[in-house]
Amino acid sequence: MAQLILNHLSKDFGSGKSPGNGRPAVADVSLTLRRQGFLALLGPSGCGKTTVLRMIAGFEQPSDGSISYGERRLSDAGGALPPEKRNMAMVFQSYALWPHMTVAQNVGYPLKVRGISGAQWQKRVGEALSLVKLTELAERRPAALSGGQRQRVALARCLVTQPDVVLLDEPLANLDQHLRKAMEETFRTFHERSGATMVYVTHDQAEAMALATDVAVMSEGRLLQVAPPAEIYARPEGRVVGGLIGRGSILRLPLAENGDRQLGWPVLRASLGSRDGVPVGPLADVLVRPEHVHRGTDGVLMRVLSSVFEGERFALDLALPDGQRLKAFSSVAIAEGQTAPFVIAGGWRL
Ligand SMILES: Nc1ncnc2c1ncn2[C@@H]1O[C@H](COP(=O)(O)OP(=O)(O)OP(=O)(O)O)[C@@H](O)[C@H]1O
Repeated sequence: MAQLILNHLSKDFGSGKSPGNGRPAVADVSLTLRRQGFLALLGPSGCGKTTVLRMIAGFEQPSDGSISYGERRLSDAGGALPPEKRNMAMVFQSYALWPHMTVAQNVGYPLKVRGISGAQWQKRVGEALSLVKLTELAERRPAALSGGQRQRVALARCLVTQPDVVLLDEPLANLDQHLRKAMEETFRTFHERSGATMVYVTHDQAEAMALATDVAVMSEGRLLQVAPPAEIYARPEGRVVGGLIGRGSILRLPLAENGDRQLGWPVLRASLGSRDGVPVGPLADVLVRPEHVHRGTDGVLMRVLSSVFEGERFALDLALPDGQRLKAFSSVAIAEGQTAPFVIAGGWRL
């Protein structure tokens, strides 16, 4: 299994059509996806995710840079291997199933196109259907399936050709929240069993974190950071990534320049205290996760602006003495309007 490599990849649709300020849709994106990795491409609408995916698939040609799979050059500004020669499969949010064909015929269609029939066809369609747990529904037509089942047919159809790379463009966008959770499990199994490298476009960060081996965050055509989920959660780079990944609050705190990025309570307490008087350093952005904020006698007094019961815990919105807002969790109810001492056990300088 080879690695998928994007090397200084850019796409400019031309000045007339480009998004704001004539900037390219994708600008200088470089990354190497580990073998059999599962990359989630995450970012706000219009940041260039789908354009990257379409360039990998071969539907768009880069304006600059290149895409390789192992030793094979797939695209560069000089030319591109056509999509059907890349051994990749793409799954869309619209599923794109043939309505007049049964589930088995839909799944087996790519094999038919490749001239595979008979026992070999039966075997491979059977295996693909079994993987997505659709064996029982093999003879149904798409109209008689639920949204989740249709998406599983689309997955089985892309699996049947044993692609090296599977590209997924918001495949769960049309499903309700409950079904999305169930489908995440299907995607995980699909990834493990198929051995394919997967690239998954989404703007749901929780979905990206739950599924991927690596998360890439894009903004305005640029790649801001790529890292495994736990790493990007603990050590995001900059305000955009810090604000997009997980829940948290970004505080502006006076801190000495060039200090540690991982901040403990003594440093945080000193910088919170210093806001009453003269700041000890320039203001820095500090990300605080709600699970790191808790009640403590040596804490700083904060006011509970709201307390919302979420089932397993309460989500608090706190006000710091200078008015900045901070999210926290609490296992017990705390009355709104109450003032109590809270400790910030850890923060991350963005
Ligand atoms: N064929 C095209 N011609 C001109 N501009 C395009 C074309 N395709 C995309 N764009 C522009 O490029 C930018 C990036 O689009 P893209 O679809 O890649 O974003 P995205 O991150 O996938 O967004 P979304 O999450 O909304 O699907 C957008 O501003 C879009 O308008």
